[in-house]
Amino acid sequence: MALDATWVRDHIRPIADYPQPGVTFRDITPLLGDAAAFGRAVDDLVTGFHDVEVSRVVGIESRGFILAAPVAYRLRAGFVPVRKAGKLPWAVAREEYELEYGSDKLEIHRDAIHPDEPILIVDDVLATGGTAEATAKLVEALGGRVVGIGVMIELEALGGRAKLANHRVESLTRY
Ligand SMILES: O=P(O)(O)OC[C@H]1O[C@H](OP(=O)(O)OP(=O)(O)O)[C@H](O)[C@@H]1O
Ligand SMILES: Nc1ncnc2[nH]cnc12
Repeated sequence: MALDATWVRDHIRPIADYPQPGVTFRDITPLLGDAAAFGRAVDDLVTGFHDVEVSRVVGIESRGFILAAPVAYRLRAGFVPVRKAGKLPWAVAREEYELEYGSDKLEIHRDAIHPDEPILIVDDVLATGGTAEATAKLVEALGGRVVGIGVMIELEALGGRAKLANHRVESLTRY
């Protein structure tokens, strides 16, 4: 965990009590709408994994897609969507997981990853780690090797990193 892109905070809007009381939502839309900041965030995520070979980048629906696709393009890697249950049309593997504000199910196409492929998982926020952990399990269920998990924002108090202790996690900034 070597990245220290604290500049990201200037573009994140904290929203109290959203989507439920007690949660401070970290709104990334100001960053996404700023051409320089969006590009720099993608570049910094790529830099965080400059030393690993990546065959495909897995993005997590929906905010994860926004970052994972340009990271995949920059790495000249493939892009694989992990989606909420019921959205993928082909045969899927499925994982259920807990969120900071609820629970959900994630799915991946069974033929999206080949055995032993090096896979980078990208999302916008790491909170409890449930989403990233479920995604890593899906990748591994298909035989892929998770070489890293890259996020823009890590909410340290929610302990996601501990849940992902067997994985390399890089975050651009931490709250
Ligand atoms: O570490 P965790 O506690 O699992 O939380 C992090 C996840 O929560 C958010 O997704 P959300 O499920 O709200 O979906 P969205 O991207 O469609 O808004 C965020 O984009 C991460 O994927
Ligand atoms: N507090 C939060 N802000 C933005 N996205 C989140 N995903 C999970 N928790 C979140």
